[in-house]
Amino acid sequence: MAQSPRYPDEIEIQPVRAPVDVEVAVPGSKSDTNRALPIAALADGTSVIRGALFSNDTHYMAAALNALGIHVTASREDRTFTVAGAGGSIPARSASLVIGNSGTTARFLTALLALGRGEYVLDGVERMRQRPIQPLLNALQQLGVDAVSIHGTGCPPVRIRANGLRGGHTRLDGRESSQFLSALLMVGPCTPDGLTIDIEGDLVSKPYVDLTASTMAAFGATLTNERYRRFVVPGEQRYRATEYQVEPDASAASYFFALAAVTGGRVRVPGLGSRSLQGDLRFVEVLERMGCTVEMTADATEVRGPERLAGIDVDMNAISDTAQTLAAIAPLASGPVAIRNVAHIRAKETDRISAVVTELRRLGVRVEEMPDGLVVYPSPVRPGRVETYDDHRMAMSFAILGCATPGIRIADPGCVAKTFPEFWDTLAAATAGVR
Ligand SMILES: O=C(O)C1=C[C@@H](OP(=O)(O)O)[C@@H](O)[C@H](O)C1
Ligand SMILES: C=C(OP(=O)(O)O)C(=O)O
Repeated sequence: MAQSPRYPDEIEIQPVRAPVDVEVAVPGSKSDTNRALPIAALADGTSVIRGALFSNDTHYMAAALNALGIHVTASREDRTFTVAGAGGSIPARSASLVIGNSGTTARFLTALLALGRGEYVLDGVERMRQRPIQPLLNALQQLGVDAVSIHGTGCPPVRIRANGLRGGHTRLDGRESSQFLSALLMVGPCTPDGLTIDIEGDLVSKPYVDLTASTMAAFGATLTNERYRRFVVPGEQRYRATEYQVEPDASAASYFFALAAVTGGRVRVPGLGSRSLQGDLRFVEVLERMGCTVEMTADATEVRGPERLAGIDVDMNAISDTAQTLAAIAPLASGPVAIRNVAHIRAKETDRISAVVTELRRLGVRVEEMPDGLVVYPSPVRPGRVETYDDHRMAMSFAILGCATPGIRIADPGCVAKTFPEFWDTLAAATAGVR
């Protein structure tokens, strides 16, 4: 799907003249929407998914399910998807699925297709052809599925010749992505024998697995998690159709919490609070350690920025989609900001460590690159154009830096359409009174 044509080649960010003091509504969670859709597709009966994200990533998921013969209807104005579940089977006997650069769609559907009977191909954009999927294919092969990387690259395109999935025991390498595990967990209830999955290596991005278990539970399926080393999903469970409410997206909220942090202002995000299972909400704890004041109720979170942010040394393995949010505002801190244990973000929309380092250096910032992270030193930030590498999080993160320092221009602003098509309007509204 093309990015929004109404965006120019670049956007210049106007710095704010005073601290922001706003409530910001962010769109539905990508992770929640892209779990609820395939689970609803496997349920008995018709589910309604409310508060859903409408963006490129969820479009690819919904369109692919439709191509598989599962009826998904979308009402963008109501932010609702209605899904006629196929009761654990895949109606289509063949399909060629287009998944853009949506990691969740690629990984979740690869496992889901193993439940089918027929031959399926799944392919994405150039960058998706560089993003790993072999650990998931290996795990499926151990379960007897003919699932291969067509060009032998360990990446899409993927071909699955499926003849139903009995279940059983498999091993999965957890070091590159948690999405492989989430993908297997979601199909487990629909197998006759269930799944026992032993994790090899340290599992990254663990909170996303808890989110998977919670969405599965909302549709009536259970699993056990043995210290993130072994997962057991009983077979012959039926997902029950349900009315499912998607939470606001915690990763999207991180940009506005960072806006409060860099302007010394206040941002409140409703709908996201201590009840949330989204790991990225813990980004506010990082900001708290840097001097922000955080107030969290059961369903709202408020961040107040300090006079000046302090430096920090932080392991962001569990919340790595917010690593760029932190890296982009890091030059404004009074001490070094070290972000560690995020080697896996080199395999996302772009090599995110390398991209952040390159773009911060372009703005005159002193940065050290490490194999698994970076250290940003307090630096004056000079005006310049920030390249975004077709990575929505590059654009959104550096836009927040641009709210605090003059002359930041963001290349290809339309790339935000992957998860937050309304980002620029939301940012304009949040800063309207103080430009
Ligand atoms: O399961 C999910 O919804 C996601 C898991 C994370 O990926 P990894 O597990 O590959 O780190 C995250 O970066 C991605 O945006 C969404
Ligand atoms: C890594 C991301 O997405 P995905 O892996 O789902 O493509 C992201 O949204 O930052």
